[in-house]
Amino acid sequence: MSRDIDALAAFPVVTVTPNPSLDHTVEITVLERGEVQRTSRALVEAGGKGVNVARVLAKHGHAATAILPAGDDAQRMVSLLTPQAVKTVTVPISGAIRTNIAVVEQDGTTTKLNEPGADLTSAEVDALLAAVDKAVESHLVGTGGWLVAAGSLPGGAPDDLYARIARIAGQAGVPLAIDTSGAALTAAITSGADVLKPNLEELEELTGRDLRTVADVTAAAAALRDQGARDLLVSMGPHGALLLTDQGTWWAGGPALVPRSTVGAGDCTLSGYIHASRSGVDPAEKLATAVAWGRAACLQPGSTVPAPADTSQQRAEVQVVTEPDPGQSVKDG
Ligand SMILES: Nc1ncnc2c1ncn2[C@@H]1O[C@H](COP(=O)(O)OP(=O)(O)OP(=O)(O)O)[C@@H](O)[C@H]1O
Ligand SMILES: O=P(O)(O)OC[C@@]1(O)O[C@H](CO)[C@@H](O)[C@@H]1O
Repeated sequence: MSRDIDALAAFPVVTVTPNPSLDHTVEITVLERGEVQRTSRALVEAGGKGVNVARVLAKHGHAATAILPAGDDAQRMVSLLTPQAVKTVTVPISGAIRTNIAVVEQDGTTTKLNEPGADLTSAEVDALLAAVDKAVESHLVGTGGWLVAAGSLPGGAPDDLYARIARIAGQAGVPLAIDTSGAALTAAITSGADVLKPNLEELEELTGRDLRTVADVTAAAAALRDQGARDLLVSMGPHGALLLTDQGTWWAGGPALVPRSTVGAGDCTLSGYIHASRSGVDPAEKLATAVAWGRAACLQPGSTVPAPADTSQQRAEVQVVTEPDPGQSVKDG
């Protein structure tokens, strides 16, 4: 089935990352707080959740366009993304792109230090929305391609920025995925987005519930759907992922692995789901593809995205369960 999906012509994708980053990753044996430690040379990659989605989908044959605000440093992002076949649309701002640091220990434990990023003025927010409108019109309308809005919102961006992007997608008849957290995720519930991709902690924060079992996540998803949410793809780290729609619930996961770096695993999960989201592909296969891509991302250094050979290798490891046991645990402890 996964080979069938990969054989289909890839559709275009446009991603929006209001708060992009330069991701610096250093590797170390064990992190010791308060000590001077020597690390590996930093791996520097263009990052931010939507940027990562564009990078991995481009690597799987999709025409990918990444929209992001950038100041004088715009060319730095373009020069990192162009060799990865990602077309970059930069929206000029006065601020600078943030640097986010990932410290990865030998056992795969990843500590992220994310800067706040450049504040946007209301004129810059308007320019970002105008760029989204234009890219949707020129790259997505009538193609079956997806719009993806992902990551935290920088200062100055309104909490409902993704809901406004959802209006653009809705008016254009283009499917939309949103991956964000906090107030931006709360504002996205009623946005009409086709899929929301919280991780378990983000879903706990959103619903104010402690989520320990499949039954807990199912109840939380039902509460969100009552408020207007549509499909939910909930990533749960080593516990795989759940897909919850009005048609049912699916769980997928695979054998334990020791991650090389988990940065971007959630972005690749969402990307796998989008890659498989074509008419005729059933929800179980969409979820299995999502989980395979997330697992493959864990085996890459830093925010490096997996290639088709990596994701198809992981697809063979993934099991899917339709209507999983409500008592199944979704987190440790
Ligand atoms: N330790 C692990 N073992 C096996 N699979 C993992 C592990 N960590 C992550 N994964 C895979 O990656 C997917 C995404 O991980 P996770 O839920 O941590 O995403 P996330 O918190 O959104 O990540 P990020 O924000 O860094 O992109 C999981 O659904 C799972 O398939
Ligand atoms: O601060 P945000 O926007 O929530 O997350 C940003 C970020 O951690 O997300 C990506 C991994 O998912 C990284 O490329 C990037 O550094």
